[in-house]
Amino acid sequence: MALKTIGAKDAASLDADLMSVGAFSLDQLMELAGLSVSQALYRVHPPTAGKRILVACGPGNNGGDGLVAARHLFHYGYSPTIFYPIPTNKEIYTRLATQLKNLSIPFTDDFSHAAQSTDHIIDAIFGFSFSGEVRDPFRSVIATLESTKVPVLSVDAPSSWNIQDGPPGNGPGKEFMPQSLISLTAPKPLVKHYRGTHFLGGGSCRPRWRRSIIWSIRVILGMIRWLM
Ligand SMILES: NC(=O)C1=CN([C@@H]2O[C@H](COP(=O)(O)OP(=O)(O)OC[C@H]3O[C@@H](n4cnc5c(N)ncnc54)[C@H](O)[C@@H]3O)[C@@H](O)[C@H]2O)[C@H](O)CC1
Repeated sequence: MALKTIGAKDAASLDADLMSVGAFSLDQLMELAGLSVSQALYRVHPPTAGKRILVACGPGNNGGDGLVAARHLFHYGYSPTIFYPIPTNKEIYTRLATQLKNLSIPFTDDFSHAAQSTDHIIDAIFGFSFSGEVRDPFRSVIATLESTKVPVLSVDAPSSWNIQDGPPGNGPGKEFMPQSLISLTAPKPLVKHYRGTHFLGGGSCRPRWRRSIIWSIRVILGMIRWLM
């Protein structure tokens, strides 16, 4: 079945609509996104499969989703570790990081070392605003994601993939295929190159999403925007 997708520009506009017309705050959207990520992780990797979860967080909202997910995972009984090499100096991120530190959740600076002693990795490095070639300090991180035998759940996009065209033709990420992917709001065009377990928002890509009030609001707002 062909999935309907939205590109980076429309995804950003839809989020902007949600925060203006829809009256949602960024905190709320990020909380819902991060909660969905934690639920997807639980589905593919219940705590009985190993509790050590390494959460790689980038400098944007995708990284924020990872920080939220880590907090939920901690409360489900997992032992998350955070890799967050470029902490963003905006209040929303500093609050999320403080919440994790208050739970004594460890932060690491050495991703490749941490990746050797974890049971699952969450890739919350780049989402729909990623473009161009991966820049440092993330090149070696993507190379580790590409070569690790540890299963990876990517948030919204496998980091390093072009949002429209999928895996890069060369450089870090060209062989990266995470075991699971959770699309937020709607799948991005890159999903046509994805082979693995695919979730959508608060559930997997099954008709269950039709029951989601949040999804309905997003679709209606998106349709209004496209019609105008
Ligand atoms: N509606 C929802 O469900 C929500 C989803 N959210 C998530 O937000 C991201 C999009 O967030 P945004 O801040 O726009 O961008 P990113 O996190 O994708 O990344 C921006 C960040 O990355 C840097 N960057 C871009 N390209 C490169 C590169 N080639 N090399 C290195 N660094 C790069 C850029 O400079 C920025 O710092 C979406 O995908 C969802 O995951 C929100 O939580 C809201 C609700």
